[in-house]
Amino acid sequence: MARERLNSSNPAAQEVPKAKINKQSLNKISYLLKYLRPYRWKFSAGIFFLMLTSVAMLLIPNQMGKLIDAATQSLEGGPGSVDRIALVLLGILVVQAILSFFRVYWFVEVAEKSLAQIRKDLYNKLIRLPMEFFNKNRVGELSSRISADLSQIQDSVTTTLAQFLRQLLFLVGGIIALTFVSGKLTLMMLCVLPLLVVVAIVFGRYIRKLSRKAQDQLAESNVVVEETLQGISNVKAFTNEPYEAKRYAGNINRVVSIALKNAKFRAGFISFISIGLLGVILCVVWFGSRMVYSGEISIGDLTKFILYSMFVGGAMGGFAELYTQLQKTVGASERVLELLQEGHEPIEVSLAEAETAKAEAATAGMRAVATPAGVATTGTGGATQAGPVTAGAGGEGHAGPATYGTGAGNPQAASATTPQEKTAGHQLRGSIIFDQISFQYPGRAEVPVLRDVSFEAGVGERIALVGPSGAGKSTIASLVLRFYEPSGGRILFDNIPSTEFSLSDIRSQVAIVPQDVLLFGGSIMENISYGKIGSSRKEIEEAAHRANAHEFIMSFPEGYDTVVGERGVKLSGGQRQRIAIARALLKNPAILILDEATSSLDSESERLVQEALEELMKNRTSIIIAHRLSTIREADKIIVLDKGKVQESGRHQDLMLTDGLYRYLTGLQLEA
Ligand SMILES: Nc1ncnc2c1ncn2[C@@H]1O[C@H](COP(=O)(O)OP(=O)(O)OP(=O)(O)O)[C@@H](O)[C@H]1O
Repeated sequence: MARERLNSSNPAAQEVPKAKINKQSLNKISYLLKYLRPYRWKFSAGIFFLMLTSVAMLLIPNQMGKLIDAATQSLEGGPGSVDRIALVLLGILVVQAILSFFRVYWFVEVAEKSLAQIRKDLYNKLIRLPMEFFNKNRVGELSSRISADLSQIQDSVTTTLAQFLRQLLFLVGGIIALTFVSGKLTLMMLCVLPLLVVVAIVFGRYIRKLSRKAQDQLAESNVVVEETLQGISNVKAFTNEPYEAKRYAGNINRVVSIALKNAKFRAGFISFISIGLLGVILCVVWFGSRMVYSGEISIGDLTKFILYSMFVGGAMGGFAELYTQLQKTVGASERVLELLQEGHEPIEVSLAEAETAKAEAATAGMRAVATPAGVATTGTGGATQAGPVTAGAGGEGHAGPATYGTGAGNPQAASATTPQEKTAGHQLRGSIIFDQISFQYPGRAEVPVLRDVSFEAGVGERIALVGPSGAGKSTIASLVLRFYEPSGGRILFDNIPSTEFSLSDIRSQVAIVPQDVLLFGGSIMENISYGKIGSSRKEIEEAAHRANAHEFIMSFPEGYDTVVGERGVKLSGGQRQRIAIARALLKNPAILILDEATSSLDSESERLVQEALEELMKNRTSIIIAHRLSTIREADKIIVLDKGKVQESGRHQDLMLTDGLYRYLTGLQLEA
């Protein structure tokens, strides 16, 4: 059945899997109904209007029958009664149209607003999920899954539910009306029609399955085209054109054979429909005509009967598709709920909130008091659900399930609040101690990544981490940022165990300049101010100056307002690095993590980046993940890692004196 799309949902990019509808699943999704609560009156009014319009529709065949009877039997009223009935019919149509307008508008309004809130909550949840979640789930898949699931839910609120109720009314009302017209005819029709509808549904499903198979096969053949064209040089170099041509032909032949099988069933289906369903109607008309002939019913009654039969038949046929849609909606809702209930990191739900808190604290002469773990985001009924991270809009007085995800399953969220309250407002000086840290990623618990790693970084020191690929350098950076908690040992900031700080308090004082700088699709100005949301143009320009970025930014016609990323100017690696450095300068962190880019820049660009980095590292503790050992000769301490263990540590000169891994790696790089 072609389903109308009334809302802003995208055509589901992905087929939404079905789920069983049972008490348990319905119980679960009733949670989502909370999102409808603020609009319950409009929604109820919509349902009421839907019922009224359905009843109005059911009245139409009755009036049509009356109209025909009035015309054929020249009732007492003469032509006047015909006009009167026609007027009533017109009245029904007008009322029906007005009610439908409000019904459709309200349903769409309720769906758009409640779905907007689900989207905001889901997004707020997603950005606060622990890193482990993103290791387990592919981001691309996740976002298309969510968009398909939300579209499915939105369609259900606007369309499926309405159709389901309307069909139900048509079925019940239609059968009652049929019985009133003629019990005998109704009985005859009901003996055959349901059977035919069931056969048609089963037939239809089988055909759909075959079409899907043909589509899959076609998609497979497209993969062959894609693969070969992308790797065309390989195909040519191996003179494998005949092989590829044969592979493609095989695929296409399979598509044709499935499509032909499908065509056989489709043709059979169409014959069945014309013989079966139209046959029933024909029989009813024939039998009915005989009843008219014998005076048992009037022509008007027969017309009514045929029209009501169409209502009933249509409703029966539609239920199967509607049921499938409801199953999909249940599945979609379950998945959305699962996400909403995932345990998350105890970070403020909206930046607006966090910023206000910080500003208030700053004016009070102290740093923002960190929200106690697990409390900031939970609230009791939406007080903290200020909407999107960027604005705090929403403002619908949403009473949605702000109580979700109290951090269950997330050890960070469950930790005690008192020590964090004590450290709240602590301005880090920047000393870091790794005390016998061992760690394995939660997703690969059997593989130790760090073993007994201990080192110290004094305030303002430069610590370089070196070692072969996979040694655990980036993992150490992740632990400093508390993306994960160590499985053994302690990390101390300013001699205070890391767990005594809130996540936001640590992360707001640590900056990272990554290898691959990700710029958002906004302006350069916005990209730099990401380091400190709300900073002034002057601050941003100053940071850009210090990061050696001002000059190249001003070389663009639109200067700081130049849009970067896919739809804007494409920046070089060195330019991106300098933007990231400006961002970090603006943040002014106590601790800096520098993941040195592996790909080398040209010497001028390298000089500019290096200068900017020197500026950035001034007066703060820096942890440098070094790939090119020549850049870290001046480091206060070099930690040499191998297979998750500290092999040696010291200054460059000392390490070069011993015949260890560092000297070996340096030698290798010099040779290269
Ligand atoms: N998210 C993850 N889940 C599971 N294992 C991981 C994850 N990230 C890294 N690892 C593993 O942890 C080990 C250390 O990785 P890490 O990225 O810290 O190494 P590295 O020294 O930074 O390497 P490189 O110089 O290549 O970046 C590797 O064996 C890696 O496969």
